[in-house]
Amino acid sequence: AQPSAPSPIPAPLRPLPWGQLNFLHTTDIHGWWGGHLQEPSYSADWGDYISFAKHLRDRADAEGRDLLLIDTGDRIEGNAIYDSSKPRGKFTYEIAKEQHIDLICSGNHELYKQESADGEFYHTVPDFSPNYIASNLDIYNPKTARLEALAPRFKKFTTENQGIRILAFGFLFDFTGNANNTVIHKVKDTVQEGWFQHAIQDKELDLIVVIGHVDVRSDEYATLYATIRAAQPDIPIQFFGGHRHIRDYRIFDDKSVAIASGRYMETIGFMSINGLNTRSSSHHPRKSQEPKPTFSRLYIDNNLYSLHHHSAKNLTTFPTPNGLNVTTQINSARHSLHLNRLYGCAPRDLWVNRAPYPHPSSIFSWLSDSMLPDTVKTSSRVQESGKSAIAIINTGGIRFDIFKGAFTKDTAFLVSPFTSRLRYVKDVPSQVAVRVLPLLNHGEPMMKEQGIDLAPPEVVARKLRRQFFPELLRPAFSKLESNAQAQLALSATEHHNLIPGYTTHDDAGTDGDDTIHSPIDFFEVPNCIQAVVSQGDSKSDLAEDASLPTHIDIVYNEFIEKWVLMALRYLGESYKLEDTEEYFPGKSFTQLMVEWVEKYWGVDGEECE
Ligand SMILES: Nc1ccn([C@@H]2O[C@H](COP(=O)(O)O)[C@@H](O)[C@H]2O)c(=O)n1
Repeated sequence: AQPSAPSPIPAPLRPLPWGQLNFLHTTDIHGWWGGHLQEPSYSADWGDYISFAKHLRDRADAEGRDLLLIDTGDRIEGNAIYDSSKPRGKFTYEIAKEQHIDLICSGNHELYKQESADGEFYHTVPDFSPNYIASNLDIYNPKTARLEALAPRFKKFTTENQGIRILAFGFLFDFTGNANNTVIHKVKDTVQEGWFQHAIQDKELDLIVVIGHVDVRSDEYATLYATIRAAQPDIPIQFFGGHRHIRDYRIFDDKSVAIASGRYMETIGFMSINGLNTRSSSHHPRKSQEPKPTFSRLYIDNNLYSLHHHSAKNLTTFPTPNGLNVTTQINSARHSLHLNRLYGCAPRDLWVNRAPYPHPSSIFSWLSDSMLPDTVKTSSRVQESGKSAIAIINTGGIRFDIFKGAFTKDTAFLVSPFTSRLRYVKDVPSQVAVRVLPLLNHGEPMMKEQGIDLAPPEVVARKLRRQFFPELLRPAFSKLESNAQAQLALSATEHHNLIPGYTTHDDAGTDGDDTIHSPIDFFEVPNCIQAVVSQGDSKSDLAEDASLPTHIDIVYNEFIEKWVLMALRYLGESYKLEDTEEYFPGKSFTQLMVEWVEKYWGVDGEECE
């Protein structure tokens, strides 16, 4: 773990359900290679994961089992290690490649920008070759400008110990927000392509594995399941998904399941299968599959207490040389980026989903009531031209909570990692302007009726349910380690002494989390929030008849520009890109937020309490 990482807290643990074939799964890492430095439950880093995988691989080899590692994309954007480096990603690829990953694919975040898609082409694909799979993803080769598959469409291989013959695909959901150097083929079209139809007819297979940056409950995975199952009525199919940032497990049928393993290096998904066809030995016929394979899943909290326990190692025997090197590598990257630089002290916790909106503990209330209006008031449009403004931002651009205490460069990029700036359309009729936010939040059906595709799936579909975590700091784990097994006697429903954290309920029940936690509240938040600055006043909520000037500026995060302009068009005001300008020229939203923190929470060289 990183030197400043908090010690994990001992807690009752469920055992790893080892099988013939076993998997470790990460997804939506979003640059959290260093782990969580304010949350003991997720405080292990990528170096620890490298050590952990080595121990599990050794055990699998010793017992004649197989272990495969999977990563299903969105490795970038969401943490200062990636987002504050110049160029972005300077450290990321070098850190990521130290883990041996058997099957890997792209997420949507790798593709928002041309440079990051090229980063996949130049780094991740060759670093993991031949394990990177791009079943529905093409790139304009940056060297030749020709459109080609980013990586092989599929991979067929046989596992080393059990001789299980696997056909693997790697998909991305039907994402449309990519830069124009990549092309994503819709899943429903890809499954009709000759190469896919031919691949799934293969009878020399024991298992089909579909990895993807795809919600396990999406239409895309339903299509893939139905198509493969139609071609192969009996073959076991194992799906690995992601994108929704949740722990989830879906049972398609008695031979096909899907797992999703959370987000931000909080979770290492463990999946195992028994009852698959195997090669008994090279001289004997294949041992045939039992009538039904059995599948098991466990979501591991990524901290050293869990990792030591599941690998049967301790503080001394756990770290491997490569794991330790990577931990050091991450620490030096963090140092060289000055991530501990203090901007101010947050006076209280501010939550993304652990508080409702509006609420004094909601990060979005802080943004709409304080940070946004205070910032907008300093603009030249307000200061020099006396113009009122409605400022709208997408909640999806705010990625993590603020904890009471030090607000550092690290914090700034965890909360707001993106490069987006604020833009604006000037002098919009106020009675139109006040109807934009409701449309962005609730207007999809209306707009669809008009043939206007308002929101990208990932904006509209931001979870119905996510389980969260953080916990209370408790004494160092060495003192409590011996108590942990005694705590196993606690029933999962008894919350006494349990640490708040993931309490997952999926298709297999409520026993999926390795650590037995007490539950944490989760609140849905709207797609977008707003602040209104009018004649010196600010408010986040506006009745249509509020006293506003006849015209007002609409300020918005540039990520939602397309949808703001669509909403205005739907409301009868046709503005084009040429009608928009930067509101704070040259400054990203993240910089504006940092300036606010320095001004209102700054401590002039002092430390936080
Ligand atoms: N430049 C960007 C990119 C993304 N967003 C927000 O993130 C959402 C997608 O994130 P997932 O982790 O769910 O894939 C997207 O819908 C935006 O809300 C952004 O603000 N700026």
